[in-house]
Amino acid sequence: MTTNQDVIIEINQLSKHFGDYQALNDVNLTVKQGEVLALLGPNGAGKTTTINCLLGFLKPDNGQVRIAGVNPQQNVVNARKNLAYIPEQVALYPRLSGLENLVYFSKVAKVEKSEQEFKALLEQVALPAHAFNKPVNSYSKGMRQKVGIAIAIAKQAKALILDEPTSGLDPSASYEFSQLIQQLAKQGVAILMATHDLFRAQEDAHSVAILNQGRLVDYLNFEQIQTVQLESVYLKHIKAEPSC
Ligand SMILES: Nc1ncnc2c1ncn2[C@@H]1O[C@H](COP(=O)(O)OP(=O)(O)OP(=O)(O)O)[C@@H](O)[C@H]1O
Repeated sequence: MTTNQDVIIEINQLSKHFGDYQALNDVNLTVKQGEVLALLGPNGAGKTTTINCLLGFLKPDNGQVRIAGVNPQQNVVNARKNLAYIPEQVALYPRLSGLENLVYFSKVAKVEKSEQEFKALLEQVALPAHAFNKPVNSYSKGMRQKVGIAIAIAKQAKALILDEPTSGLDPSASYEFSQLIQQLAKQGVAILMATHDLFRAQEDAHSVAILNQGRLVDYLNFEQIQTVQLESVYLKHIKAEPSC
């Protein structure tokens, strides 16, 4: 049975405009514990604007968002405690190693662990052991993402938000990433993933939301995702309308 307590990411009647442009228009979405939601939409659809509202970087014009019950407009520190964010380019200190970045960002989140425990986290996300002590400026995108995911696990984040996580990943790195996402979802993390990767969305997501020109134009639950070809559904909504 699903209860309100299962809902970790809440987006209620969210609207946001920039000048004359309505970037988000009355968007409603939820992501529950253990659910992976793929947020699809063409360039300019409003995916990053949605994420920026969830992170507390943007103030909605109307509506509200909550992370584990906390509205970032009211308490951004508490909202972010429950949240991990992995942007398209994971923001790590380039000259520090993967291990040092993990230790640093965990300390920022007030997480204390032994070096062995931090290394075990890097093993859990399948970062090659030879890379643990190398500077992250020598890492591939997939390796940086693994450090980002290790930070999310260390923080025990209830919500994970990803922006374009698989763009630029080769198929095996993309597959490895997908395994990690499934692992986190099984541990109960609510995951919102903005993506153009229809293949990964069809494979990995438990629900799919399609935004176009700031509006939610379709929502598919798990059963629906299994029975449709996502590309056809997406193109049905998007093809006729030029993207921004
Ligand atoms: N700070 C801003 N000032 C003005 N316009 C903005 C700002 N941020 C976003 N926009 C506009 O809002 C619209 C939605 O942008 P957004 O970045 O949310 O789209 P997106 O779905 O993430 O696109 P993409 O797939 O290209 O990342 C776009 O038309 C964009 O130009």
